[in-house]
Amino acid sequence: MEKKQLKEYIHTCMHQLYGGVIRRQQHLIRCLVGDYHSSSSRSGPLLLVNKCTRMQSVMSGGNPTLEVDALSILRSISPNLDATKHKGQAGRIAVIGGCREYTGAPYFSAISALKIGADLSHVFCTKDAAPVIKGYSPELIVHPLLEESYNVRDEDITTSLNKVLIEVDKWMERFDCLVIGPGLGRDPFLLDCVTDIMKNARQNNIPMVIDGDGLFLVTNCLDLISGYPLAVLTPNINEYKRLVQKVLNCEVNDQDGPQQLLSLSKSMGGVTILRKGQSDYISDGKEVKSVSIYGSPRRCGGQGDILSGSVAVFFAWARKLVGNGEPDINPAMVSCIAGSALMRKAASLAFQDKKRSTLTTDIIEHLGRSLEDICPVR
Ligand SMILES: NC(=O)C1=CN([C@@H]2O[C@H](COP(=O)(O)OP(=O)(O)OC[C@H]3O[C@@H](n4cnc5c(N)ncnc54)[C@H](OP(=O)(O)O)[C@@H]3O)[C@@H](O)[C@H]2O)[C@@H](O)CC1
Ligand SMILES: Nc1ncnc2c1ncn2[C@@H]1O[C@H](COP(=O)(O)OP(=O)(O)OP(=O)(O)O)[C@@H](O)[C@H]1O
Ligand SMILES: [Mg+2]
Repeated sequence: MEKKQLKEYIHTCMHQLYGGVIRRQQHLIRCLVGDYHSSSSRSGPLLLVNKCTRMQSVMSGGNPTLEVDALSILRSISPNLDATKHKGQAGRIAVIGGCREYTGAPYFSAISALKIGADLSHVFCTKDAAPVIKGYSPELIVHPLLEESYNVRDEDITTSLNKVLIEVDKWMERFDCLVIGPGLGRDPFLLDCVTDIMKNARQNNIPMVIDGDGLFLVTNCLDLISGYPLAVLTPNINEYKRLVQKVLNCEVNDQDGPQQLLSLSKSMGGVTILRKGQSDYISDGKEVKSVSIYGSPRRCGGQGDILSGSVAVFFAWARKLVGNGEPDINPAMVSCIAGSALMRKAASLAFQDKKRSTLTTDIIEHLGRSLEDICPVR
């Protein structure tokens, strides 16, 4: 049996054998916390799932000592669907991004949030990008509120900035999580607007997933997120390199990658960082975990955008668990682990179907089935 088939086979068996038991465990989060800190508190089925995940991790080249039981975590934070809930309770997400050049990235991020189970997904983008993004999908709520410098006269800069902020402010408190940066671009006026939006979000304790050009912004203005526990950064290889150079004043050290990631997160006051790559590494400055399951060899652009939208939804869900009396988990860590696992599973399924022609839209189409395989709706 080939490696990939074996992985799928083990996964299917474990799911069939224990999926129902795990879903019924009301105390799964306590097991999850035990999994972070010790192995002695694992329950029977969870232990077996852990073994399975570790086996997958070893096969996919991850670090088995850091590998976390991502599938159990994903199951533990996914809410039940029932008739008592109303629109909004499964998450209201907003993506701040989309400009003249980039309309795909904010769309990928926002639509992924919906496909996973968020109830509402908004996009705040420039006036030029809005009709294009609306044209991709009637599901998204698109606000053409942002401006780029070429559209703003010098003498109007302050009034235009204030106008943008007043408009965005009206919506801010409604969101469970923001995704800052997919397809944002690097226009100075636009980045000034987003700087103020982020300050406002922080004052209102709104979680933020920062990706793409949002990372360009915060790397040049670390105070925006430093010490904010509700910030998640999702750097790719280039974005990570820039962060390490700026914050740690050195080059990326792959010999001791997890330790360097831990230092980076600690130096930024405990923001959670998801370093994307062959294995994804996640740290909140206290611990480092890895997710290496599934994955695909296809590297088409846009996969990081799916991830940012996914992490935002899981952040909203995990935060609700904390609100319901599970204070021991860090929702930022948990959401990164869940987002990484789901993205990698969807990418592997899409690749099975489409091989070299796999596109980001194909991966998005597999998000629902991936979540259903891991965590079926009751
Ligand atoms: N379909 C879509 O719409 C997609 C859109 N996407 C969106 O693209 C944006 C950039 O993200 P990315 O991942 O290409 O950035 P990354 O790997 O750091 O840079 C690669 C190289 O490019 C350069 N560079 C980048 N931006 C630059 C700029 N404005 N002006 C000048 N140089 C710039 C960069 O240079 P450097 O920063 O090193 O100076 C590096 O050498 C971001 O908004 C993302 O969300 C993606 O999500 C994919 C799908
Ligand atoms: N070599 C790899 N093997 C397997 N999975 C990978 C590999 N590199 C990245 N990934 C996965 O792809 C996802 C996106 O990571 P990537 O580094 O491509 O982000 P990105 O460059 O920001 O993407 P985008 O094109 O959306 O900006 C991550 O979830 C990561 O797990
Ligand atoms: Mg990216």
